[in-house]
Amino acid sequence: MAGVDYLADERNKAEFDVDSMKIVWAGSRHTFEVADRISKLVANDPAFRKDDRPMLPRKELFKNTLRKAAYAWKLITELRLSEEEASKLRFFVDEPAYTDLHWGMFVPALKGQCTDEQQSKWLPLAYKMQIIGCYAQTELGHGSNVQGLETTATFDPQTDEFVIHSPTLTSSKCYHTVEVLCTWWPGGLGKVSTHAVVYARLITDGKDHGVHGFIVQLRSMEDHKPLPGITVGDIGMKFGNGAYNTMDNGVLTLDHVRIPRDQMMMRVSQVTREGKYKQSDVPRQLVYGTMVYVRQKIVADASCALSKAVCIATRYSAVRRQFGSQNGGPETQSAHYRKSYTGLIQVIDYKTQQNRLFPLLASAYAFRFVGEWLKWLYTDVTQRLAVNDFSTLPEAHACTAGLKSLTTTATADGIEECRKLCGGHGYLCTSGLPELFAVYVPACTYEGDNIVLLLQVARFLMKTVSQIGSGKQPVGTIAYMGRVEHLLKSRCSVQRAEDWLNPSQVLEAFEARAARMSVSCAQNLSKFSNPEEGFAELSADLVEAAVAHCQLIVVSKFLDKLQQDIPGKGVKQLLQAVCGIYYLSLLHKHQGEFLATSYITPKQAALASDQLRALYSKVRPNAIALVDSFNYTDHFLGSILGCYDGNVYPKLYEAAKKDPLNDTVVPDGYHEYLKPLLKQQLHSAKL
Ligand SMILES: CCCCCCCCCCCCCCCCCCCCCCC/C=C/C(=O)SCCNC(=O)CCNC(=O)[C@H](O)C(C)(C)COP(=O)(O)OP(=O)(O)OC[C@H]1O[C@@H](n2cnc3c(N)ncnc32)[C@H](O)[C@@H]1OP(=O)(O)O
Ligand SMILES: Cc1cc2nc3c(=O)[nH]c(=O)nc-3n(C[C@H](O)[C@H](O)[C@H](O)COP(=O)(O)OP(=O)(O)OC[C@H]3O[C@@H](n4cnc5c(N)ncnc54)[C@H](O)[C@@H]3O)c2cc1C
Repeated sequence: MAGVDYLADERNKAEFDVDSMKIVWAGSRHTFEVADRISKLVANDPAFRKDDRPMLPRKELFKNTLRKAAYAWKLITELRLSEEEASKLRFFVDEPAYTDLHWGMFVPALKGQCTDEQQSKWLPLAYKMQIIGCYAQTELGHGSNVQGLETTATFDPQTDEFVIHSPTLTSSKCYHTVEVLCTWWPGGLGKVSTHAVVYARLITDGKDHGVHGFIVQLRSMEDHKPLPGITVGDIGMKFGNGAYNTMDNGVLTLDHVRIPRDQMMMRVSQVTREGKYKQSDVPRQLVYGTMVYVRQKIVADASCALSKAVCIATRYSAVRRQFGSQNGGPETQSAHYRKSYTGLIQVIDYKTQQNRLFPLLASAYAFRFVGEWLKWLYTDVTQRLAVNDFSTLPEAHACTAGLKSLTTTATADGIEECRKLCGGHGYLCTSGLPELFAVYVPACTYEGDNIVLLLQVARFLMKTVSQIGSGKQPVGTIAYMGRVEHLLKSRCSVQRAEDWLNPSQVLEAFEARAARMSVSCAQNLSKFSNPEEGFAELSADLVEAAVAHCQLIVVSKFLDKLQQDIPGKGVKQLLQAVCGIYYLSLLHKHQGEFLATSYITPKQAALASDQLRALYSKVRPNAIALVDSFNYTDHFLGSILGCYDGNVYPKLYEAAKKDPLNDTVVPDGYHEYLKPLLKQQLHSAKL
């Protein structure tokens, strides 16, 4: 049966040009070509095999990751891959490793927070991987509350050094009941990193200046042993088999570790030889700059993880058949399936399946486009910062924090929904979905807990509302607040289901809902004499207002994308339908908020649902082509259920045969534990 494409009929139904859609998904023809080439390079190289991951014991799993990373680095240098190609290589290798933290956080922290002089010393070493770094911020007792970190960096003017120290119960600064308040979680710290960017409270002359970043060498460059005063190790197994256990998340205690003064990262503030603390003209918040960078990356990554799950669930939903008549099937079925599954219904044709699957497919596209936009926003703010224009930093922080929260929550939930959409087989490791979920779900926590980040967005929104009428015109993603009077009064004008396809109508609906929710929170807040108390009391409502604002951003960026010239037969039309599914499914899910704020009527909500169903029918024949447009190799998908040719069942059978438990017909342990048991039963039965 080799070579048969069981999804060929599905592919033939497509009403748009898949090759053009692949370019839209990739972002440009160039990006598509790079991704296509590198994905094949990885897929065809047995060194990057990953199907054994869920079965490997931790030590072997980790060593394997070290091997892959070293091999990847060899390829990168030998093939002289560009930065873009190297990061695609990392993406398609699809395995979390210490290199993520080195390139994704350590290097960006050096770039963003070091002076030019410091960069010229550290960056060349980091670029050549002659040192390997991690980002050591979170402590056992403090993650979200960065200002609460307790590790100290005390300047010693005698030696021109900082003394870095993790507090213990004996420390007067320790407010906790655990014995050691160490650094806890940093990826790459446990077993690999030679250096870390450590965040600690800066103390000069007895004065606490708050949290600052320091470059600390952890391990000897000779034998990799921890340096004096440093205790370091792995924090232990994490959720899932394989999954994030390829990463050595670490624990670190620093016992009066001395570093030279020039290893404080001094772009934002400096300590002079005399021990004087000085602040540059740049805002203090730049100390948090690395997090803004990574949050932006995480948003781009969400569409990748969600699209992977959706590709698996969509292909499998077209392969899987349940119920239906036994007397003849639709003409569109392939010869193979006509023979073996005559008349059975593909589960993708169940409206309930479409109602769960298609909004996720639409979200994958929506997150792709908002990720592209966020990258642009990040580049823009970086260019402004370089010329000391800090005006857009608060918006960049709110957008990266809010969209990180929105997209990772939806993606983690979406992956789990895809597992359920695949029925029982989705629970098998060979479906790829359990590992994908286990690797992905901590994204809801790392780089800022998703609720904590939404509260940051809410603060930004409340600040914006409080400034309405002050003459300060809101701009960018918050510009709609400048039309708040209109948005509070206006009413939806939809009369027929098709009116919900009108972009300006849709935009106004999402703007009105977001503005009304924010204004309502602000009004309730104003009833409290203590604003912080009010903020805490109303935080659940504030989080909902923040979500409404973030959903508006995603919808508006998708609509903006559709304003562009999009070449390729039928591509734009399909994307319009996909976009419609995205916003109408949100409208349906959050109907209560749209109705409660009185922008829409129950009749208009019902018309939105009618239009949503019509769009499901439009997308259904294109579903397989829409997931083919992601251009994922079978290696990258790592899923039998999602394989390109749809030949699921023989592959499942073959994979089961290869499970180590099936190495022997009679299991190990039979003689020790089963035979005596069975014998005993036989004996007692005889009695
Ligand atoms: C085997 C394969 C091998 C392949 C090999 C190939 C090799 C080469 C390949 C190269 C490819 C590279 C690939 C790179 C991949 C990159 C991927 C990245 C990987 C990501 C992994 C992530 C791991 C996780 C890391 C972490 O989790 S790090 C720790 C993160 N911690 C947090 O996020 C903590 C959350 N808390 C906070 O952010 C803050 O404390 C807070 C926002 C909650 C603060 O709240 P608070 O109100 O207390 O604030 P402050 O008083 O401190 O400040 C108030 C004002 O400051 C503003 N503010 C806050 N934050 C920011 C900010 N970030 N920016 C700007 N402004 C900010 C507030 O808004 C306040 O402003 P106001 O005063 O005007 O109101
Ligand atoms: C896989 C993984 C990798 C990581 N890698 C790194 C790394 O490389 N470097 C690093 O420094 N750190 C790393 N971290 C740590 C990570 O950044 C923190 O775990 C994260 O910031 C959340 O902080 P926390 O653990 O203190 O959660 P907590 O803040 O303790 O959250 C617990 C609960 O309290 C709630 N909560 C907390 N504060 C508030 C509030 N103000 N209002 C309302 N609710 C609140 C949260 O919503 C959550 O439900 C990693 C974590 C994980 C899971």
